[in-house]
Amino acid sequence: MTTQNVVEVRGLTKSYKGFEAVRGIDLDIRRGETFALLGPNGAGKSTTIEILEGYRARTGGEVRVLGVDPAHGGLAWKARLGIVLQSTGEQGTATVREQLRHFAGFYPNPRDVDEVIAAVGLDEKANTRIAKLSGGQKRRVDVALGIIGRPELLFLDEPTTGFDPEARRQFWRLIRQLADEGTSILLTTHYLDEAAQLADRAGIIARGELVALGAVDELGGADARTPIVRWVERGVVREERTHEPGALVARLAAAGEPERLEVIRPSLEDIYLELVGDSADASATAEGTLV
Ligand SMILES: Nc1ncnc2c1ncn2[C@@H]1O[C@H](COP(=O)(O)OP(=O)(O)OP(=O)(O)O)[C@@H](O)[C@H]1O
Repeated sequence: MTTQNVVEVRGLTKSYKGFEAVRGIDLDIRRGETFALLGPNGAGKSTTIEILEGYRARTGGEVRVLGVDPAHGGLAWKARLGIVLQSTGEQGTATVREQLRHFAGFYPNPRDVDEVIAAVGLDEKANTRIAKLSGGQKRRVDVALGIIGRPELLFLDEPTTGFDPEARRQFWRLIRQLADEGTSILLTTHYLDEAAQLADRAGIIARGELVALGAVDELGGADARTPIVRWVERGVVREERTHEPGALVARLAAAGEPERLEVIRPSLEDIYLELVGDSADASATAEGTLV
């Protein structure tokens, strides 16, 4: 374990009664970075993240989180982590402020309760019982509970599911602020724009294997990012991929104004779909099954 890495995973496997949900993942997360773990439903993201959090036992491989094997992480280790599970659905009769005060008491150096309430946009609901909050508001309480202990490493498993668009943007600002303060963050999300906005690096898991790993703006390689020029010629849609879209547009325009001309730069979502599709195809061939 090097001090630059808050997470080190080597050859991680997890089987559920013979079903291999995670099949040999290698992964490092550097101190201070925001890392997004992406992949389709059932790919193995939550399984991996829950093993890192110490909530799930692994079948094989080596794991270190903040230098500790999560299978043997004690209370002092847990206090250095912030955890937002996929669904906690905070209930209870406590108010938002009471619940946060209660949890703040578990940590040696917690954040200020009212600052956290403001940061997740719940000022007006601070004295409301959690059971009376909307789904998205309860999710904000989950996030608040995850950061109240001033964690070194924050796990966010699909944190913004159920957030309205404005709340999502407010959450992004909060995560950037935490990252600026030096918090290392491991995020899973199905919103590719969220990963593109927040993460420094990302890994894509498909069928329990890491199929891509790299800086968010380099994932999939340069070819996957080649711009597409699309236009309509005599009623037929034409498209060409080129690293010099300007030159192509100029050539087309020389012959008259092209109809419905657009230059498209593949988004992280386009690249993700290509990578996940490729891996599903490869796996279908290997297993002789259709997906
Ligand atoms: N407790 C369990 N017992 C048996 N199988 C499980 C268990 N938990 C997860 N699995 C299976 O392991 C695979 C990976 O599940 P996991 O929850 O890690 O996926 P995920 O990538 O987090 O998916 P999602 O995006 O839907 O949250 C799935 O096929 C799931 O059915």
